[in-house]
Amino acid sequence: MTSPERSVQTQPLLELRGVVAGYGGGDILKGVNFRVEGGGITCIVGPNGAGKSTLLKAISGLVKPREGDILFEGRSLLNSTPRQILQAGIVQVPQNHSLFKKMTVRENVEFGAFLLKDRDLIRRRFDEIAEQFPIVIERGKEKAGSLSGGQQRLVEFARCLMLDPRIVILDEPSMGLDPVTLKRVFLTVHQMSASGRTVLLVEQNAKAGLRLADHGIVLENGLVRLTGTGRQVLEHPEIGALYLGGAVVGSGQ
Ligand SMILES: Nc1ncnc2c1ncn2[C@@H]1O[C@H](COP(=O)(O)OP(=O)(O)OP(=O)(O)O)[C@@H](O)[C@H]1O
Repeated sequence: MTSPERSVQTQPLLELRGVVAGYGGGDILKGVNFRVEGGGITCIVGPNGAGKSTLLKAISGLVKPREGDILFEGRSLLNSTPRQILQAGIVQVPQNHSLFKKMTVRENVEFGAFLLKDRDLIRRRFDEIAEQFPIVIERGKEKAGSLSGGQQRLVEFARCLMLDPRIVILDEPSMGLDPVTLKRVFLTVHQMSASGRTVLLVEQNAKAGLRLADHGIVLENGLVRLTGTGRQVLEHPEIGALYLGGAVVGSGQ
C-alpha cells in the first residue's frame, strides 16, 4: 500500500497534484494527488458524492481546477481546452449513455473520429476497431437506440478508440448492466488494456471494479484516502467495511 505522497522515479502518464476544483458552490475536490503509470487499469472507488465524476471532468478539461495541476506526460493540461485534451490522447466515455440514438451504429463509431480529417486513416481505424468489436459490423446499419444497454456500452468503447487514445477514461461503465452483461463489458475493458491502452475508470460497483483493476484509488470527501494494487484496496479491512459491504478477503467470487 502506498501513501499518495510517495515519490516514484519514473514519469507517470498522468499525475494530479493538489487538485482543488468544484462548481462555484464550494470545492468538491480538496487537494487530490495521484499518479497513473502507463499501461494497466486504474479504478477509482468511493462513496456517492465523493467527487469521482468531478475528478474525471477535471482531467478532461470540463471542470477547471482552482488550485493544483494536472500533468499528462509531464506537461500541464491546465491551459488546454477539452478539444486539445482529446487531441493529446485522453478520451472519456461518460456515465450516461452517450450514443446518438437515431444515428446508425456505424455512424456513431465514425463520429468518434470527428477531430480527424484523413479519410483513409479514419477507414483504417474503423476496420481495426471493427475487428475488436464485431458488433460494429453486425449491427452497423441499425439505429444505436435499438441496442441493449450493454451493446451500447461496447459501441461507446469502439467510438472512443477512433482517436487512438493513450488513456481511456470510463465513468461507471457497469451502470445499469445485469451481471452477465457486466462480465462481457469488463472483459472488453480488460482487452483494451491488454492491447496497450491505459484505462482509468470510476466504478460504483467497487468489488467488480477493483477485481478488474491493477491499481485502486479510494476517493473520499474530495481527497484520496488510499491507493494500492486493486487487490490491496479490495482486501483493506476498512475499505471492505465501508464500501464493499463487509470484508472480502478470501472471496472467490
Ligand atoms: N454540474 C454540477 N453543478 C453543481 N454541483 C455538482 C455538479 N455535478 C456534481 N455536483 C456536486 O458535486 C458533488 C460530487 O459529485 P460527483 O458526481 O463528482 O460525485 P461522485 O463521487 O461521482 O458521486 P456519484 O457516485 O453519486 O456519481 C455532489 O455533491 C454533486 O451534487
